Amino acid sequence: MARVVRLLKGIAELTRPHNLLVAAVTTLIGYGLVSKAYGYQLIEDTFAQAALIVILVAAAGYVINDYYDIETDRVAKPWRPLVSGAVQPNVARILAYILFLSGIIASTNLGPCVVVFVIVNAILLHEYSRWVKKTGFIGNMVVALNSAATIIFGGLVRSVELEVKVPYSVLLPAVYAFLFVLGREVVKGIEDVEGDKRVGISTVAVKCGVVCARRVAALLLGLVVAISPLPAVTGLYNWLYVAFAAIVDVSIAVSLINLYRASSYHELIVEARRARSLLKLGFLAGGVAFTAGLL
Ligand SMILES: CC(C)=CCC/C(C)=C/CC/C(C)=C/CC/C(C)=C/COC[C@H](O)COP(=O)(O)O
Ligand SMILES: CC(C)=CCC/C(C)=C/CC/C(C)=C/CC/C(C)=C/COP(=O)(O)OP(=O)(O)O
Ligand SMILES: [Mg+2]
Repeated sequence: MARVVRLLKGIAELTRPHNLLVAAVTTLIGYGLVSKAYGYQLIEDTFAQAALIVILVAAAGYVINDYYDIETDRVAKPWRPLVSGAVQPNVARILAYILFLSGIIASTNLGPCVVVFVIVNAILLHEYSRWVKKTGFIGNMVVALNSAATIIFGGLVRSVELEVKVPYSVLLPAVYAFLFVLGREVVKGIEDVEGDKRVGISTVAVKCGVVCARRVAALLLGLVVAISPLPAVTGLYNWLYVAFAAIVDVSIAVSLINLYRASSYHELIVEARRARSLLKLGFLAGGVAFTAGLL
């Protein structure tokens, strides 16, 4: 019984449920934007289907990531379920493919455009973990693209349902998501620099050093803060956007201040670990900003 509980706990941990919640919220960004653009109720039944598809594909992406990362995680993250032995690697791999397939099958009644969109993102996610991640910054951009795709996907599903064109306005939050996730991936590269060096992942931190990576992350995240007021002036978003966008800005500002306060290599790696969690909170606040801001 204890082994079964440990296995189920390990499987749940592999899917990173906290990230899945954020991904569902960001799917609503695009879905809600299309609803509002054409004067419909913000959320209707098809949102649950869109969110389910994103959750299945994202969960598959996280599970297959741990499968391919097992050797690097043995060094940097020994608590991960595959390294600790809670879940066997072949079980994880089969689970990932079941999740990918389930996400694709769940989209088949939404038309060819949606199915192709899901398949492309599923392939991108799988190939990221299999080899693209090793390219470093290109891998970071694939993660950022996949993340921003959740917003476009939500808008696509709602547009197909309403038989309308996807408005260009869904690109606005997608750009913010892309920059924010990309900046955080560079910060993660600082945290993982020792393990990445060992296995030959040429992140910004490995290629040009942790101080240079801090500068690149500051540029990307600083840009998100600089452009964060823009959606409020477009008239599309209300004061709730401003309130939650302020939380995003604070999460980025505090992370960058702490990163720049670090006075040694080791301290910078420790601060990057802290920033990784704080910026994840920023993801959630950002997702809420672009959805509650539509109400
Ligand atoms: C100014 C403002 C309001 C900005 C908001 C920007 C925005 C909408 C951010 C949301 C980002 C997003 C699309 C998140 C959903 C999916 C997700 C959790 C992506 C990141 O996952 C990859 C990451 O490597 C996993 O995190 P971890 O497990 O800690 O490595
Ligand atoms: C749009 C559709 C249909 C699906 C999108 C699928 C989603 C929501 C993807 C978002 C999640 C995402 C971008 C995952 C990227 C791959 C990934 C697991 C990144 C984290 O892995 P590492 O780079 O190894 O870092 P850690 O494992 O240390 O967190
Ligand atoms: Mg990993």
